[in-house]
Amino acid sequence: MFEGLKNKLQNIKEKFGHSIQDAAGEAVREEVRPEIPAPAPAEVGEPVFEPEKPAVEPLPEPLAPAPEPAPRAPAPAAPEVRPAEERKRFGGLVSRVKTLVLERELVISEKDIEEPLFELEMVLLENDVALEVTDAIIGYMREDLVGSHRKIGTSVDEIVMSALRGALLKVLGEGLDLLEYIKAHDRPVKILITGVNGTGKTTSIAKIAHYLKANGHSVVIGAGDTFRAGAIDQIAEHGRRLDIKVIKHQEGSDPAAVLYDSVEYARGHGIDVVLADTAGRFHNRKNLMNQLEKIRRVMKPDLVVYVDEAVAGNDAVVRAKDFNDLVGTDAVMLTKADMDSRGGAAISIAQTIGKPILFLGTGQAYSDIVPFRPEAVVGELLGAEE
Ligand SMILES: Nc1nc2c(ncn2[C@@H]2O[C@H](COP(=O)(O)OP(=O)(O)OP(=O)(O)O)[C@@H](O)[C@H]2O)c(=O)[nH]1
Repeated sequence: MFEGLKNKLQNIKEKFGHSIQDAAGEAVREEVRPEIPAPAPAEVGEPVFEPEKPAVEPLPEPLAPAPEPAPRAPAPAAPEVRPAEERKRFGGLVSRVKTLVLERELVISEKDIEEPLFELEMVLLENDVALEVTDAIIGYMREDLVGSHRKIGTSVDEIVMSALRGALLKVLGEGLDLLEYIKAHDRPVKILITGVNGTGKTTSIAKIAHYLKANGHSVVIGAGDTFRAGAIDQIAEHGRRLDIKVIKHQEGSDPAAVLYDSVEYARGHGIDVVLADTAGRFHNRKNLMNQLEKIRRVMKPDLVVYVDEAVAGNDAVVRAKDFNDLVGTDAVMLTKADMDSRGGAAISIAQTIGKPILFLGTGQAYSDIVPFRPEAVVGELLGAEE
């Protein structure tokens, strides 16, 4: 996931390091010291980016074949490989053979990092990071690096890593933990799922249902996409496979009525969460808006989640912004992150629309869903070890 951008950021890190080293001149010395902790596993049972595939858990036949993965950007020069014994010596800590450490106080000037800043800007734009988000990241980098006093003994890598990490975290925001959200709200928690047809909305509803069930919550799904032929059967099949109740009416019926019934069912049966599917009819904005307005009035959702695909890059960002301006949204789920080598949409959405990313879809199995944790994403992008 995001391999192209990851590789580019590795190069950029080195370039910033060289520029700072040049600025410091003779005033850096090499030092051997244990440095960066090995990547900590995410919460128990909750893989960060490469979830285990379940042994048998195929999805129903997809209606449309998933698009081919985007071609990967050429890999940069291979990073230095460190022998495994060396890691062992530091008991789980990764050591640097040499760390460049400042020997006198250093103040980095704008000119010192002009070049890598420009390269970073280009890399972000090439990888579909939105212009305003790119500007923000460059601004944060400049703010952090230029002018402040760097103490004796500070490692050059730490200066660079901390600036990049800080800048990325600022644009990614805080994220939204759905399990915490559910804990803090009255049951049933009603989640309305919207999105463009074909981006993986139906599959994502099934994945969220599976995720909630695996975390001890009862779920009912409302088959509110009564517009697209086959949508009700598709979601009903997911429900059957996951052993989750699906409330459905006839094709063409009023989605607000189906979703009202879904909420009533949840109330009557003590169900924790209602996941409400809706038709993704972006081609007819007025209709979409009217329909969603009515659904909102009738079922009063706690969360409106907009689903789009990470592989759409900047288009996904524009659509999410459009949708948010038009009907309002509380969070975003980005599907097909497993096929996205650029990561631009994932980096840009939170800052652009001011709403957090809730989940990333990372494959076609039910368990291919990852709660979006900004720290983990930044760790992945910057590499947990040098
Ligand atoms: N690789 C990958 N494929 C996904 C992911 N999420 C969904 N898909 C695939 O994307 C295709 C479309 O998914 P659907 O769930 O049918 O999409 P939809 O938005 O409901 O589309 P409509 O049913 O046409 O409204 C299917 O082949 C899914 O298996 C993901 O995270 N990664």
